[in-house]
Amino acid sequence: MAKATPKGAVPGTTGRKPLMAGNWKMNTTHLEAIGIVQKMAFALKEADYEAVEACVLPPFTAIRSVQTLVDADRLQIRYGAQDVSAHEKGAYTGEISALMLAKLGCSYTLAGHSERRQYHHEDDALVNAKVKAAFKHDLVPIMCVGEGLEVRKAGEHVAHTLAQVEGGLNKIPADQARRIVIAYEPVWAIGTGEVATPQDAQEVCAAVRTRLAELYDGDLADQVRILYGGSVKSDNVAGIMVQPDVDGALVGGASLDPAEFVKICRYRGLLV
Ligand SMILES: O=C[C@H](O)COP(=O)(O)O
Repeated sequence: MAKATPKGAVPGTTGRKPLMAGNWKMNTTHLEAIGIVQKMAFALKEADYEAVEACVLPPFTAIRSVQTLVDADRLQIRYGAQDVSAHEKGAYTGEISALMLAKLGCSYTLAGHSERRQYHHEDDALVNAKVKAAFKHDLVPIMCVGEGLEVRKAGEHVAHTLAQVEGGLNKIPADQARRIVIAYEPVWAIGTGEVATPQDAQEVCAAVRTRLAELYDGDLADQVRILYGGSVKSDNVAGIMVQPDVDGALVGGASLDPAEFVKICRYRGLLV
């Protein structure tokens, strides 16, 4: 059975291409979004795209503009949404379906970000339905999991996070589950400047991978990318990325600064 990636594995040699996903949250007009993507595109070179997958997750209102720019300039920057409806279509005012996102050329969608769980009361069952809706239309869900401060202080962060992983993957078949991205974000480290240590990130990401190996046969657990998120910046990303079970970052605030986000994508140059 697959286990957490052994210590000492060289980053980038696990076969899992690192993913740097910039979650812009409720920031940027569509015009500002174009400006950020243009600056990123100007800075990112072929070698960067070979080393990492760079992805932006703008607000819904900016996705069409990003699509137009990416298509016109044949950019290798990927893009996606910050949320997706669990419903297929119909009388669900304000919701955006997976089909609508797929038709806009989205590659990814977040599901179950902690801010959705906290402010919109999304539970694991709803997150699971969103994951299923995303897969139905060939979007890759980036399923967010992670504990709040109280749970961390009680020492229950691993159990809490694994329960979210299991709930979100309920009845997801292996051929889909092997494509999912899981983002571990300790809620107490989001937007606070409080970063989990690289060891904290590795502990939970390794536990997630081990649980995937228990849930699914074969090499699935070795293939799933597990990201860390929470106050990631260019000055801490390298220490996080060197951890064997961390395959990328879900970046909030720092992704709004294109120069900073490009530096994060180039974390290999920051390794000491
Ligand atoms: O989705 C991103 C996370 O919520 C992290 O946000 P942050 O980098 O601003 O802490």
